[in-house]
Amino acid sequence: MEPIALAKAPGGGGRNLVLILDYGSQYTHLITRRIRQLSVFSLCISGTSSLSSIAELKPRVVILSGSPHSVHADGAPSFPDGFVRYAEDNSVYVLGICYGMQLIVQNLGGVVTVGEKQEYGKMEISVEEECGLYGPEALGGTQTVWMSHGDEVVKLPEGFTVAARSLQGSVAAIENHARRFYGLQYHPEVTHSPQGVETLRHFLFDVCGVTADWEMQDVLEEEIKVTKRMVGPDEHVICALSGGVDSTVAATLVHKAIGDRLHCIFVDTGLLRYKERERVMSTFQSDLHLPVICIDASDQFLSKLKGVKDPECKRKIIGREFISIFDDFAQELEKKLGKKPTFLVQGTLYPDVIESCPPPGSGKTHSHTIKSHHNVGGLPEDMKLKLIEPLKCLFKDEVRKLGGILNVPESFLKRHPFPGPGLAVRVLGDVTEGNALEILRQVDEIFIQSIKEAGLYDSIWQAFAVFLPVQSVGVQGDHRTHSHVVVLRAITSEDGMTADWYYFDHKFLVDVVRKICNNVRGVNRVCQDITSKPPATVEWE
Ligand SMILES: Nc1ncnc2c1ncn2[C@@H]1O[C@H](COP(=O)(O)OP(=O)(O)OP(=O)(O)O)[C@@H](O)[C@H]1O
Ligand SMILES: O=c1[nH]c(=O)c2[nH+]cn([C@@H]3O[C@H](COP(=O)(O)O)[C@@H](O)[C@H]3O)c2[nH]1
Ligand SMILES: NC(=O)CC[C@H](N)C(=O)O
Ligand SMILES: [Mg+2]
Repeated sequence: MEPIALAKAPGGGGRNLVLILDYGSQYTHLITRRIRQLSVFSLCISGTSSLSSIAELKPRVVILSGSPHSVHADGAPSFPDGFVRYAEDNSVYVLGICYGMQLIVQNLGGVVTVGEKQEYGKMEISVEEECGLYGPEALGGTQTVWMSHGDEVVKLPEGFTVAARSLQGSVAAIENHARRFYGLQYHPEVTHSPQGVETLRHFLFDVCGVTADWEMQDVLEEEIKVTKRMVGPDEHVICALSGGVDSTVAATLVHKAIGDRLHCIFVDTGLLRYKERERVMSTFQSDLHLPVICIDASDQFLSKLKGVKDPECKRKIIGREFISIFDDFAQELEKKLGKKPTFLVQGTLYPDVIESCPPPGSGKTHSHTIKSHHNVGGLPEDMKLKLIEPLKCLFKDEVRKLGGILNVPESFLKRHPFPGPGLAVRVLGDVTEGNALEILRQVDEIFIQSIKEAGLYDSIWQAFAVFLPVQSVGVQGDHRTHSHVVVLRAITSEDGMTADWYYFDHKFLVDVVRKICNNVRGVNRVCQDITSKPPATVEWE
């Protein structure tokens, strides 16, 4: 992770930054989200970051996350040497969550052992009559929390007191006000801890004295300033526009900063959906008023993909072709402007950054080792264009809010995500075989239009169809058919990192399957994908 680049983030550094040190818990990014929802700027970096990179960010509060590791195991990750001294010398407040609390206890002279019983799931805790970690309304009461641990604290370090216990008697929360160290054995960040957000709110505002000053308007102003500073007064910038939320918001923001020195390019890869090129270009012109050039590169993409079946090979080919088109575009512009563009705008989001930098030994895999997302990590090392990524610190819902402030039309902001490799990751195997792409376009269009007509589009995070390179036997109009199988996939999600499948009612499914089989030649069987992520991913390749 890049603490230095992120320190320049809007609101980054100083009085109100809450810095999360990530030890690999599956919930770490939720802590960041909950704190941002309280209008406080929060960043997450690797739990094993150096002391200097932590200090450079000047956090007011440091939260140590949970972890799949045990503090007893060899090589278990921990904060850097000198961290406790640094925190005390600089009046930094430290909150350990689960593993983070166990780290505090072990490092400050207490004892953590392997518990006789593990505690997983919902538990009741009782809050002490007097303690600082909880607000007045919680004192002396009980609350339901979400536990997920096997180790337990059996002896507190000197100067610490118990702030809450589980009903079985184990330590659920600790504090040492004088030294500004606190710990929660449970996870306040998950919705199964109903008072968790209130506990975080009380801790941040009433205990640590943080103020709620992180607003999207400030992010916008800061990012415009940063972009102006980065791009010299006569330099030109390219932006690859897909018609999706991220690149549209990024382009609108950069256009506000540098005006018509921004040159947008939309690539028809031949892998787009039904009438997508016409629809995207006409909404760009009518609603966005951004200068956009459309390049038809469908032959180039499809000829390179001919005969290629392996999903990773397909993705790599597509990533390479995109960059070669951007390079050609830069050269074309040089002829016209007498100056080569020096920057490329990308709509990279914060989850891309988080997923690209897992803490060592966390067991998390780099997202592009699962699949190579064409815009992250897939960029050539010798790339000449410098990157501008104004959304690098934001989650998708935050980008949608920012787009709202920039008056980006709802039609863009509410669009479901569509991956850069397009239908190539939805036609399994060779995309050029038969008329797979055409069949998929028709099925996808019927599915999406039916979702829109049923008023379900905004409740679904992403929906699409998949073409399988298998044929099954059917009977249509008394004829035997041997035709293709297609799959419908619709998911709910917060940020695409995890997902659940969407439950359609019976009538919707009956209607949509009938429409597909009656209207799309070459399809006689429709399935629905009801797998969550994990274990599946959203796209099929
Ligand atoms: N057809 C395309 N033409 C030009 N650039 C593209 C195209 N498809 C993708 N890109 C580039 O790749 C980046 C990543 O694509 P991605 O799909 O993650 O983001 P998006 O399209 O902006 O938003 P969304 O996730 O909502 O679809 C885009 O921000 C854009 O810069
Ligand atoms: O621009 C993109 N380039 C890609 O290569 C890519 N692969 C997946 N996706 C989108 O990312 C989200 C998560 O998808 P997966 O669970 O399939 O990884 C989903 O929203 C996917 O549509 C991509 N977007
Ligand atoms: N969720 C956690 O942080 C768990 C910490 C540690 N692995 C335990 O089982 O106690
Ligand atoms: Mg997209």
